[in-house]
Amino acid sequence: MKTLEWENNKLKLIDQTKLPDELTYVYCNTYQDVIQAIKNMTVRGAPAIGVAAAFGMVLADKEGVDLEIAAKEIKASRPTAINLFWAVNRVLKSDNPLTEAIQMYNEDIETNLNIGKYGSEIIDDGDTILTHCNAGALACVDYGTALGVIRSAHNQGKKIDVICDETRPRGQGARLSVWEMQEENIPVKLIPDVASGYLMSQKMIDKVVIGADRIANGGVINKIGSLMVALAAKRFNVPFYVAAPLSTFDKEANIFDTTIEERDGDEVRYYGKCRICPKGTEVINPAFDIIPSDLITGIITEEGIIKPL
Ligand SMILES: CSC[C@H]1O[C@H](OP(=O)(O)O)[C@H](O)[C@@H]1O
Repeated sequence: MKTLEWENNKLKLIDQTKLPDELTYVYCNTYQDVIQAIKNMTVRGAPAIGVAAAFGMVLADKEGVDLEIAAKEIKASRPTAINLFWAVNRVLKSDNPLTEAIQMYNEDIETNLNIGKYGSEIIDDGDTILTHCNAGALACVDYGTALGVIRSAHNQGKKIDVICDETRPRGQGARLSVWEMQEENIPVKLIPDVASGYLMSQKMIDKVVIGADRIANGGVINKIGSLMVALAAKRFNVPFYVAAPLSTFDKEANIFDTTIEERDGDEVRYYGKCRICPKGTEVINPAFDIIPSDLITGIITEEGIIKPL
């Protein structure tokens, strides 16, 4: 199951807004279709957004759109995950957008398998692993980063239990990570976001492994709520790992200078179609938070496990 595929000169995406109830696909015929799919989170997850954006540039090229203009519009679709900018710039610099996009597609799978290989070395038989949001195959072309580590450990025969928190407000943990684990018969339980600290206080979590959207000097940006998990892990001495490809690193920048995406307040006002607060309630809805380096045990990359920047 690939999260995205280039098929008959179209970009075919799993519609992640419909999971876990329906496995359906969206076909992007234009680069504007790709921009919409990134904005509305039909496709989401830093590596998946990057490769989708690369194929968006391919569609723009086929439409005869000036690639500098297309690049600017695609980069504006979501401001935080660095893979989006890295991928668009790679296509801009290439001689052949389609060849470059296909190369990134294949690289992502290889990268995730290597992240899984190195990451599984820190997973012990019998571990209970907490993960936040979805850094799985659905956040990438396939296999996943944080869930790739879990897949590799499972495939090596290690007996592991996975705990996914729901990851309000978009529910990537409940809707996507639980689905991925169940699809592969990896033992998984779902908890409310607010329960992770308690489970750690009760020694019910052996390690935390999450993904990342941007890594730079000072720390890591990941889905909102990651900081709370990291603080609880520090307090209860639970090893806290980030799994991410080197394309997520921005070595030139300070992590605290990054734009944190603010999303529509209705994502918080509603749970599905049910409004959970008085009409017109004001909302603050940052989509990511920043985990300072001192809370991170190690960063698992395709070249090995490194210390935070
Ligand atoms: C493997 S990167 C996945 C990363 O992206 C997610 O954000 P979103 O679902 O809003 O795209 C989340 O931060 C994951 O850790």
